[in-house]
Amino acid sequence: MSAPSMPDTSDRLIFAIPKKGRLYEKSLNLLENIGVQFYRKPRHDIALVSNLPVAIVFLPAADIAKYVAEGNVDLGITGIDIIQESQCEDRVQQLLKVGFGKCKLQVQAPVASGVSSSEELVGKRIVTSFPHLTAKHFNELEKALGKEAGSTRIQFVSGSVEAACGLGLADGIVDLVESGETMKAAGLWAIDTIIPTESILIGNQKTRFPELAEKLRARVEGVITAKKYVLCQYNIHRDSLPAAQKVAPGRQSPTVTSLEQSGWVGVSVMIERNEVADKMDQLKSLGATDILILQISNCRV
Ligand SMILES: Nc1ncnc2c1ncn2[C@@H]1O[C@H](COP(=O)(O)OP(=O)(O)OP(=O)(O)O)[C@@H](O)[C@H]1O
Ligand SMILES: O=P(O)(O)OC[C@H]1O[C@H](OP(=O)(O)OP(=O)(O)O)[C@H](O)[C@@H]1O
Ligand SMILES: [Mg+2]
Repeated sequence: MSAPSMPDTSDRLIFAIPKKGRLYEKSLNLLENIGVQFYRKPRHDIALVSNLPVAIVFLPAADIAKYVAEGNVDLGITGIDIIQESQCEDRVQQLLKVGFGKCKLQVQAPVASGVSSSEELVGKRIVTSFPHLTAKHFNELEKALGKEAGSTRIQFVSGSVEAACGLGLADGIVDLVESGETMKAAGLWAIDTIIPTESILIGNQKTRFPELAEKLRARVEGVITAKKYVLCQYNIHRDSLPAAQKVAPGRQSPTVTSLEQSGWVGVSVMIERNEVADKMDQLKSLGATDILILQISNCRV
């Protein structure tokens, strides 16, 4: 019986997505929406895409920036926090925010300690999964406060960071906060924000497949834009068109077609989903009629 071998990825663009955690399902969903089809065998961390020369690799989110910066991984989805923690900002192409993974990297302290600023933790013990960003933050404070403040001791743990104060390992932590529920449940409060973060599509500057990488980037952009915008159609008297265009200028410009009824035009324009109600009110007050909102399931922009 021959030994199982790694699939041959030599002629394929390699696209890394988080193998677990908060970004896993959302990344899979994004791949499905950009028409990337694959079957992942149980326990396998590489899957060959059936309809494109692409291989999907499943990696810990925290390692993806490194693989894209230094390895032969061509595209990846990870957090801005990871890119900065891995010090890869200048070594990966930051292509596109993908619309999920929004949270903040914050300094937290036990509510009961009364500590309410990062400065009060200088010279104390901090536990984190982000030792580089944490050291940078506290080094700056140490410089500002002078030698007598002492040097801050930073220890790495790989998860459940919020437990560190309660278990006597830390005086404060640096961890991600989204809803704040985890922090609250551990008796902590946020006393400082180091960075806001969200998930991003990153690219390898030395990719062997620049055209395919651009095609996939454009597909991702299309899916994100489709989620962000709706298509608004309305009829309006030509005299009111300039005012209506100011209200809804569109991504590039509206598409205007003549109507049978003299002096009237039909307008088709993309507007941001979260502005729909307001824009409809304004168009109506300018005399627009038959204002319709249509969902965009996908697009190329
Ligand atoms: N609560 C959250 N809300 C939004 N985005 C988050 C949250 N926690 C983490 N992230 C984002 O997801 C990235 C990966 O973190 P995540 O915790 O999902 O991975 P993991 O630690 O490998 O998985 P797990 O925690 O399940 O072991 C983070 O670097 C950050 O960008
Ligand atoms: O503000 P919230 O909405 O509660 O989210 C924040 C929590 O999410 C992440 O933890 P995760 O679920 O990844 O577990 P982990 O700590 O084991 O990584 C993060 O490390 C925080 O603990
Ligand atoms: Mg986690």
